[in-house]
Amino acid sequence: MTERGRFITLEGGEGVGKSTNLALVVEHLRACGHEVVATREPGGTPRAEDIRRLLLDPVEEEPLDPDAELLLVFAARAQHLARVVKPALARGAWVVCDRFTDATYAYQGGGRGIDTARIAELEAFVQRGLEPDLTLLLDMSMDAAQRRLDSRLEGQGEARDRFERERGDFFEAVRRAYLARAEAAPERVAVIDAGAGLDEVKAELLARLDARMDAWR
Ligand SMILES: Nc1ncnc2c1ncn2[C@@H]1O[C@H](COP(=O)(O)OP(=O)(O)O)[C@@H](O)[C@H]1O
Ligand SMILES: Cc1cn([C@H]2C[C@H](O)[C@@H](COP(=O)(O)OP(=O)(O)O)O2)c(=O)[nH]c1=O
Repeated sequence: MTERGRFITLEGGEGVGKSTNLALVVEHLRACGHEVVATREPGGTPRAEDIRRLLLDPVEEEPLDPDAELLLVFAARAQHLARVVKPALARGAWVVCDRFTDATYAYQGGGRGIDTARIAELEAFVQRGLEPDLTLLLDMSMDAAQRRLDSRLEGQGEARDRFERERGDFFEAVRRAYLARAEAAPERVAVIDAGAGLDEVKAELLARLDARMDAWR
């Protein structure tokens, strides 16, 4: 029987460098000889990407109800797990995902104030025990992350999505919720100081990844 692949997630607030570092993790795992599937949430399949658009589109005439937002996040996740993540893990591929359920605890739990027990119920229903083998949490002060994000958005002439329009206290709550998740599961979540320069962040990320890969051997 093929050995199940590993499931690695990258987490953190807006502008902490997830996309930049995801590429590095993927490259490293491929160099180690693994088949790697790089994906993201919300999204990762055509239909789940449709749901992502519903979540990110700032339609001002009709605010999205927080419960509807939570259910859409998990609807996209169910589709992504069924079509991409589970088949990949079953054939022995490693899956590297830009955000997963820790983001739901952080954004819908911390940011929107939804009771974590309700999130946990949906998590159990949709994931049936599947959780990441390793989560790399990029953590930095929200002010500094906001500055990085501003320069990226300006550079690319991009408009802010529905989450990027939130205020500072929302992002502080997101950060606290992420750190609480890491504290509750230190064996799964590695917290990385994302406020350092890119070379330092990369070195720490790879060191944490290699340490975990050694432990899996
Ligand atoms: N450690 C770092 N130091 C300085 N700038 C960084 C660092 N990591 C990423 N950046 C820059 O910050 C911006 C946001 O990074 P990005 O990877 O798009 O973040 P995210 O995917 O978390 O929103 C990009 O312009 C990127 O080049
Ligand atoms: C996976 C997930 C993402 N989100 C939000 C966080 C992000 O603002 C948004 C899109 O994710 P992403 O594209 O990763 O954000 P960015 O690259 O701008 O940092 O979706 C949730 O609110 N809940 C979730 O469960």
